Amino acid sequence: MSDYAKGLEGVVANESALSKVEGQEGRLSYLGYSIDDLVEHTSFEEVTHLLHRGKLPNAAELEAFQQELRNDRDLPAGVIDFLKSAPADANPMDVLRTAVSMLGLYDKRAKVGEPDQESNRKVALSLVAKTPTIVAYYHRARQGLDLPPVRTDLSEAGHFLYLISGEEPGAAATKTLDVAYILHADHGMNASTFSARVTIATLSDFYSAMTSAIGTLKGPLHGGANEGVIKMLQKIGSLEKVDAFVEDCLANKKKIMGIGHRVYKVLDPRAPHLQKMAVQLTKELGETKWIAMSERIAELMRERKGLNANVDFYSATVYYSLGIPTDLFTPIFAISRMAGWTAQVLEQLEDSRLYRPLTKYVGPETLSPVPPIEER
Ligand SMILES: CC(=O)SCCNC(=O)CCNC(=O)[C@H](O)C(C)(C)COP(=O)(O)OP(=O)(O)OC[C@H]1O[C@@H](n2cnc3c(N)ncnc32)[C@H](O)[C@@H]1OP(=O)(O)O
Ligand SMILES: O=C([O-])CC(=O)C(=O)O
Repeated sequence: MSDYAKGLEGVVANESALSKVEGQEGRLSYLGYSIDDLVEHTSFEEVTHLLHRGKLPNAAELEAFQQELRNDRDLPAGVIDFLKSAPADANPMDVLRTAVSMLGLYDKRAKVGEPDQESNRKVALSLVAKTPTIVAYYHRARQGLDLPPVRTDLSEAGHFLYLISGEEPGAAATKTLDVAYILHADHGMNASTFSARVTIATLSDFYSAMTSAIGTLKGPLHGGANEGVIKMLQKIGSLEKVDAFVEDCLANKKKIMGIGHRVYKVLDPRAPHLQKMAVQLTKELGETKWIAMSERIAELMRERKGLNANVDFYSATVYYSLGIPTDLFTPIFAISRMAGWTAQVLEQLEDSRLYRPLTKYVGPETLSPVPPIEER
């Protein structure tokens, strides 16, 4: 036991009205609405409105909000040139991080110093609108495909699926992605949101904050775990090999991707929604082995370590079943979390204070004279 909060575990660093993460109960709500209710009765656009404007929209507000988002999907020519010239074997999260940073170069509203919240609100929405275009355009460009003009007649989820495939998606696939977007939209002071808040609290600009967040989400202990899950399932290969794989990981202290959580001590409340969709989709695909393997891993981890599945565990199988390439799983997480990051940054700026925790110094206590270079 250390005498400080390693990894800031348990430290409360700010106030937020956006999402309530109840770790012992396994509950998650956004501004007083349970995610269980939101996935049943709202769209990602409604949830984004909720996070950005503090209320669920009525029909007229939703129409105006959706239109605003849809009209802001285009990218500056300089960013498109970058997406076309980026290496075809780049990590799409690196491309996304760089492109979002580049967006700041082309946006005169990107200012450091005293915040202009009215302008920031527009920047926030623009980031939600443009992030899917970046991911999809890069995915097409790296395959040598054309970049179709953005459309304004499709929902956020539907438009992303349209851009990556070039075909209008079915209603079921659009609904599945929409639900995944809602479930990933916000999550308290997770590592990437923390990064975004730390960056903006120096009164840096919005694009810098989002660049920090994307770089943080990429890691396999955070958003990158969804890609790790499918790679792990493919590596294991079959249900019969799961037990030996898990035993080996436990014996060698290797992490099982998609399992465990800093805050949830019971099942992550997003997991059952994703699990249900994964079961259905893999059945339709005739590839039920992925879900059977996942269930066995989850069972063993519960029994052996008392650890449960997190949001990344089943989202991987959902995206795989939608035919989405593995290296776009984390960028899809970023697309939906952009709603939460931007809302959190707007909220931070309402009553901001610099984040500056302390370090417990463990270096030499006595000072040594600096020796001349030839004597070191
Ligand atoms: C969207 C999200 O970010 S959700 C999280 C996504 N990340 C993952 O799925 C990666 C796998 N999981 C993990 O690495 C961790 O559970 C984290 C990073 C999510 C949480 O980490 P922490 O709260 O720091 O817990 P920590 O890593 O200290 O683990 C505590 C104990 O549980 C074990 N443990 C935690 N997660 C796992 C896991 N996935 N597989 C095996 N053992 C695990 C640790 O080895 C440790 O065991 P010990 O006490 O016997 O040494
Ligand atoms: O809250 C966390 O630490 C990680 C997480 O589940 C998320 O960001 O969705």
